[in-house]
Amino acid sequence: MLNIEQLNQFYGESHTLWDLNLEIPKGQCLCVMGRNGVGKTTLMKCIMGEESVKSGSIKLEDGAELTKLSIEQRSRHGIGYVPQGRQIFPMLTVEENLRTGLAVRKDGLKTIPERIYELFPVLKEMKNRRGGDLSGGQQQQLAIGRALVIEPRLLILDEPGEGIQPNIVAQIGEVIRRLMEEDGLTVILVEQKLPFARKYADSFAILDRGRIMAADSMDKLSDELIRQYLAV
Ligand SMILES: Nc1ncnc2c1ncn2[C@@H]1O[C@H](COP(=O)(O)OP(=O)(O)OP(=O)(O)O)[C@@H](O)[C@H]1O
Repeated sequence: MLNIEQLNQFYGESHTLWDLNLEIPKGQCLCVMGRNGVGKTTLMKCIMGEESVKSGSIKLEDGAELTKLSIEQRSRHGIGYVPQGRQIFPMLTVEENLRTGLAVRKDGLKTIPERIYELFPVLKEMKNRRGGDLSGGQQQQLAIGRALVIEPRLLILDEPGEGIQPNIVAQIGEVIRRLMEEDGLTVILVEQKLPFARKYADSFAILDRGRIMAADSMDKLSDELIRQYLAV
């Protein structure tokens, strides 16, 4: 579904991602893992177009070369992004936050798809409340709901469980699973929590200092890899 080849990225002089190769099959969830500062968020920003790459390619199954496209064009190709820290608009209502996603839809739809409210009933209950008045968990649901407004084929989630109470994290996990099963959604998940990663991801890729050290199906995530690259 997404194919990354020989990707290199720099922040100024600082070489951050090194010759990355990754393949994400359609309808599966890949978990990108690694300690703080190894380049996980940078990789997500490169896929989404928030950071430009020095060399390499990021191709969709339809042949589209993402590195040549703007952020908006990437959204139009069906890539939804839930950034680390959520980045919802605190002064806008829940509904207005969701509406910001409508602008990039090709079909000109003017109303929020009912499916979003079905997946996250709390967003319907709170649709007239300001984003900033929501709890952290509700804001994360809003951020995911907003990304789903474009009905993405690929959803990128950067640490969706960070700072959120466990029951909401579990609800978010179940929504991801439903979207994969019912809609064939492909997911890239950045996640440091092992139980969540193991429960929802089909495969993993471990980053260390900007390089992929291991990538395999989730059942191959060994204690040795965890000790070497993930344990703090
Ligand atoms: N805008 C930036 N300018 C310069 N350096 C940056 C910038 N953003 C990140 N970095 C550096 O790039 C490296 C990778 O950062 P990145 O945020 O991608 O890591 P990460 O694995 O997502 O970490 P975390 O788990 O803490 O979010 C780090 O050394 C970081 O300090």
